Amino acid sequence: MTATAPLLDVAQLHCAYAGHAAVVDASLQLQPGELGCLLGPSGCGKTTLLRAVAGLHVPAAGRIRLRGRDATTLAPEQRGLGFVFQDLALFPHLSVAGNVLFGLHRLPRGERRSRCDEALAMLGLEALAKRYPHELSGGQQQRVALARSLAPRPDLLLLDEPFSSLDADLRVRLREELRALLKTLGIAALLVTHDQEEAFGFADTVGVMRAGRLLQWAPGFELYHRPADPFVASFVGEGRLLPATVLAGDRVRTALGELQSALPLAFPPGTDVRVLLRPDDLVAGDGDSGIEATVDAVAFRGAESLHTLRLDDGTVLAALFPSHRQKAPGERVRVRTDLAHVVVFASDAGT
Ligand SMILES: Nc1ncnc2c1ncn2[C@@H]1O[C@H](COP(=O)(O)OP(=O)(O)OP(=O)(O)O)[C@@H](O)[C@H]1O
Repeated sequence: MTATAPLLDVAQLHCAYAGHAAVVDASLQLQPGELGCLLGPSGCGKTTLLRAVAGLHVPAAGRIRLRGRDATTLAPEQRGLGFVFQDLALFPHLSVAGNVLFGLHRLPRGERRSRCDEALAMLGLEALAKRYPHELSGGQQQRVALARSLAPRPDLLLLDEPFSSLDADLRVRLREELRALLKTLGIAALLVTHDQEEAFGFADTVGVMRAGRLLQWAPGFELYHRPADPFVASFVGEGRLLPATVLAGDRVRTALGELQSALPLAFPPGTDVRVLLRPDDLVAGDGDSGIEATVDAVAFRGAESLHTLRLDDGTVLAALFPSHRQKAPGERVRVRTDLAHVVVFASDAGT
C-alpha cells in the first residue's frame, strides 16, 4: 500500500441485476481504522454495494481498490476481509470455539488456539467456548459471528445489518462494544443499516443512499448541518423544506419571516428556493411573534414530542416541543424560527 492510498477506494461503481441498476456511480473511500456506514431506505442498494466490496457481486462498471491494489474482480477469500452478515451462518455442528477456529485454518496449528482464545476473550465468550450455536441466545450467537470474523485480524470488516435481530437494548450495547473494539484494534469497517441512530452511533463517516445513488459520504455532523441534497436533508434528522424567495443581501423570505444566511447564497435575488427546517429549528412563538399553524399530529418521544404542523398555506413542518408542553391534534399554535444557519436548495431539486 502506498503512503497515500486509502484502505478501500470505490470509484464510480455501477451494479445491476439482469440489466436493472441497483448501484449507480457510487464512490467512497475508507482510511485504515475508519468506521463507515451505508444508510438508506430499503432497496436503495446498500447490500449490493457491500457485496461488491466483499467480492460476492461482480460490478457492471467502476473500480474497487483495496490497500492500493485493484480488487474489482478478486475472489472474496483473496480480499483479506472479515464479514458479518444478517444471517449469521454459524456452523450448527461446530462448537463456539470450532466456529472461530474455522476461519483460522491458514495459520500454523500452534497459533490457531491462542488466536481463537484471544477472539473469544475480546467478545466475552470464554465461558461459552464449548457450547453449540443452538445453545446460545441471539446476542451470544451474534458475538460468535463477530469473534469468528475478527479472529483472523482483518484490516476491514464488512457488516450487513448485524444487529437487526437483537432487541433494542442489546443492539445498542453490542454496537457500542464493537465500535470500541474496532477502534482499539485499528480495524476499519463498513456497516449497512437503515437505522439512523445505529449509523451515527457506530460510524465516523456515513453515506446516504437513495435509489442506487450514494448522495453524500460525510461525517454525521456534516450530513445534518450541511446536507448536499434535499433527500439527505429530509432523511437525516427529519428536516422539512419550506418554500422561500431569495432577497438581496443573502436573505430569504419565508412564511415564517425573513432569514439571514451566514454564507453567500448560490441563487440570485428573486429565485424561488426551499429552506431546510429541522424540528429543533422551530420554537413556540411567544405573544404575537411567529406565525400560526395547526397541529396535525403529535408523536411522544420522552423528553420532547415531535409535532407535525400545517401552515395556513398548506406547508407541513415538524417541531419539537418539550413533552410537558405537548399540544393536541387540531390545536392552533404559534411558531417562530430559531436557526443557527440557513440551508437553501433549488425549488426543483428532487427530494
Ligand atoms: N439477487 C437479486 N436479483 C435481482 N434484483 C435484486 C437482487 N438483490 C437485490 N436486488 C434489487 O436491487 C436493488 C437494491 O437491493 P439491495 O438489497 O442492495 O438494497 P438494500 O438497500 O440493501 O435493501 P434492504 O435494506 O431492504 O436490504 C433492489 O431494487 C432489489 O430489489
